Amino acid sequence: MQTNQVKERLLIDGEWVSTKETHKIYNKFTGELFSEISVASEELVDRAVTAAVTAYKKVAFAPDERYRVLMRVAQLLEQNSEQFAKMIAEEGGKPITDARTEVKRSVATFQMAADETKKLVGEIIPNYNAQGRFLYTIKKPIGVVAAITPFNFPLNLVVHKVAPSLAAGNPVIIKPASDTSTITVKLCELLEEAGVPKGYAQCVIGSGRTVGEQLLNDQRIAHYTFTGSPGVGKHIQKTIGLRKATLELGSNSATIVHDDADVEKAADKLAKMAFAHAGQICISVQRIYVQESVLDRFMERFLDEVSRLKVGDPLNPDTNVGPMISEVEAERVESWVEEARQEGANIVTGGKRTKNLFSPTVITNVKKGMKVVDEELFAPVVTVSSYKTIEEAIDLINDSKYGLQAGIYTADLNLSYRIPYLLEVGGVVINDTCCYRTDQMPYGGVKESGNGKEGPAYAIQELVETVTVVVNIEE
Ligand SMILES: NC(=O)c1ccc[n+]([C@@H]2O[C@H](COP(=O)([O-])OP(=O)(O)OC[C@H]3O[C@@H](n4cnc5c(N)ncnc54)[C@H](O)[C@@H]3O)[C@@H](O)[C@H]2O)c1
Ligand SMILES: O=C[C@H](O)CS(=O)(=O)O
Repeated sequence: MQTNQVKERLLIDGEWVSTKETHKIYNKFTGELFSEISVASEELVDRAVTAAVTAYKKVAFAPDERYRVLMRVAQLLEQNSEQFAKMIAEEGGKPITDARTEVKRSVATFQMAADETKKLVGEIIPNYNAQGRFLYTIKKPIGVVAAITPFNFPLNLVVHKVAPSLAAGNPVIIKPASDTSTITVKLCELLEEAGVPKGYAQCVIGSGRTVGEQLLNDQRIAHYTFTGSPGVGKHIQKTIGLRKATLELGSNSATIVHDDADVEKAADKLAKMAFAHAGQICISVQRIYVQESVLDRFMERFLDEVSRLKVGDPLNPDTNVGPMISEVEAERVESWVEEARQEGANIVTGGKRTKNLFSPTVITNVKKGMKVVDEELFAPVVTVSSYKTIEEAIDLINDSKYGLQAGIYTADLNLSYRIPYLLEVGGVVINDTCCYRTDQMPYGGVKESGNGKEGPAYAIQELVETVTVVVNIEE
């Protein structure tokens, strides 16, 4: 598989298409040209949707065939895992060790979706109060799906949409983030090689303003599965009217360190997860709340661990923190940190920028109203605050427009069972950080963090229509 410096094409209606307009993608660490991608014209996007509609109506893709194809993609991906990991590191800037994990997870996501093809069953409805009728449901593919994806997990978050869509029997049109789209093109090559029927998997690359908007306004598309920023998520929901969307959006996720916890263990793990992929993870640890009595102990260990993080070349296996996606994003974070400093925050370590590399930054003495607390940072920056009572910590977490995941370190079993009911989030992690996800779990947020759940078994339920059948069995 060739990656660098090749003019990449788009998979549309079973054909590989080159266009005059291209998008240049650069290596996020070296700044060198990585690839040049064809950009979909209005006519090509239209052709992709037409092909998907035709495939949905006319091309059989039975569940057993879907199973075989999805398992074959998983196998091909595994065989090409190192090339994909390298692409994620170069095109996406993710440290190679984490990039390898992403590929491994993507293989598993395909396998899990394949398994779901065997479970697509409806149910028999009790005929209580409906004598003379036999009632049951069937699960029908919902129709054409548009998968719109972000830059930060350029493989696995595409797979989390493509695999369940295909498992459900839906044609899927992928519109990835342009700056990490070579990976989608390469994935489409594997989908084709594995035997996905013509029109069932296509990619259209281009900006959200053009290609994205065209997809949103095309009434032939039945479902939008989107991962990205809350602003775009809200816009999608507004634009598509009564059609359905699954929206996985942003967050300012928090983790509590309670005084009965293994404080050192918590500090070590939090130092790793607050800065993983330069903080560009939707459930990245952005706010840490430590109980007052253990704050000094926590800070000593935490800062020591942070000082050991290696920042730099994603291809170096020792690197913990790579570059941010762009200099513009790094500048945004720099200005937010400076703004916090001017408003009284204490920059304990970090706060330095070299082009798109931002040093791991720890901020204390923060308060509500500061962007570093209220908004999604999406950068290697974390705030640490103390609390007196657990009720206070819960209020601090809930006092947010977001609600994706939260974590708590505690030895209190009672509190562990109680707290998931009290936190306004889609997932609670006990004795680990908020930045935990395994691909089979239902995953998704509340409030401005979105709606709907991903994880193949859950995503597939959003991608099928439950049709009720009523049979009159009266004599
Ligand atoms: N909750 C989750 O599971 C999850 C996972 C990863 C990332 N995210 C979020 O994604 C964001 C970072 O990723 P990003 O910067 O790539 O997000 P983004 O919202 O800028 O872009 C995401 C995708 O939306 C497209 N898009 C932009 N404008 C559009 C429009 N008007 N119509 C249709 N499509 C449009 C983009 O081209 C891209 O493909 C963060 O907010 C992060 O929290 C959430
Ligand atoms: O960025 C958010 C993604 O969901 C990352 S992960 O899949 O949770 O690791």
